[in-house]
Amino acid sequence: MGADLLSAAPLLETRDLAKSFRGLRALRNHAISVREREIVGIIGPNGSGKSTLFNLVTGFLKPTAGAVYLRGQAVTNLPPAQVNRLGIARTFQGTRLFAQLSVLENVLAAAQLRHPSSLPGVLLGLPTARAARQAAENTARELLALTGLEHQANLRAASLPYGDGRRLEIARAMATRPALLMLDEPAAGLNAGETHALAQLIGRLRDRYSVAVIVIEHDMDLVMNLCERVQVLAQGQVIGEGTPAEVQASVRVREAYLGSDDAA
Ligand SMILES: Nc1ncnc2c1ncn2[C@@H]1O[C@H](COP(=O)(O)OP(=O)(O)OP(=O)(O)O)[C@@H](O)[C@H]1O
Repeated sequence: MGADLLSAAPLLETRDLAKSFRGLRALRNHAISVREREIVGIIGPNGSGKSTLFNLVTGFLKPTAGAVYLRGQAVTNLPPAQVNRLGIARTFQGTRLFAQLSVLENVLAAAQLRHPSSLPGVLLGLPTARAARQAAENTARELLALTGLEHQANLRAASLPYGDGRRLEIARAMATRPALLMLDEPAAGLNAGETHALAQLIGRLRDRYSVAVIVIEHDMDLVMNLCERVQVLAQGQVIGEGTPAEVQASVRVREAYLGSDDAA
């Protein structure tokens, strides 16, 4: 019975989640339920609480109230590394790569979190350590191929063009083999062609790894083409949720967001 209840639980759920910064209510009464393999968009004007929501779910911020559940298990207040180990990976608005490491090493470092090998094992050349290292490298190389970065594997991350760096961030997040990938404005700074390719990449990752994706995005074409469901925030509150078509048709959403300059 307990196991049935757990397996019926959504992949991610927030309940009554809230965060205030010295009296400023950045997020309140937040609730969302995301299924396995679902691609969900979070949209809203600047300052509406989108990044705060990501920081709360991934452990970078502690909520003022409310709870976050992953497959029915409370992950509220856990540190980011533990949330990641339990299956949630994220990217940030700006790139946060290891600039001096190679492209492959960036992804490998993340993959090794998933396939850890003890230092004594590595130093002694134990077979288990070699197997873990090999598994991590296989994961890393597969992700570089999927993200179209295999030919840049040995370049320093710092030398990558901007768009490639953004894809490397995604490869690195995926290397921890999450059940949920959270992308914070992945199309920011990309041109139309790169944005189109990004949407295809996110779809491929979902198909290949059965990962669910939550994406914060201002690029409406990306949101409308990619997302199966969209939640709209304004001033820290959910003001709409539905299919992209439903959200686009909502008068309340249009007034709060789509008609504003932010949607341009
Ligand atoms: N660490 C912080 N300390 C104080 N205030 C903060 C902090 N982080 C966010 N805020 C405030 O909380 C509100 C929500 O910010 P948040 O970054 O979540 O919005 P957003 O929807 O992600 O905006 P954007 O689209 O500009 O990234 C804003 O008023 C912001 O100034």
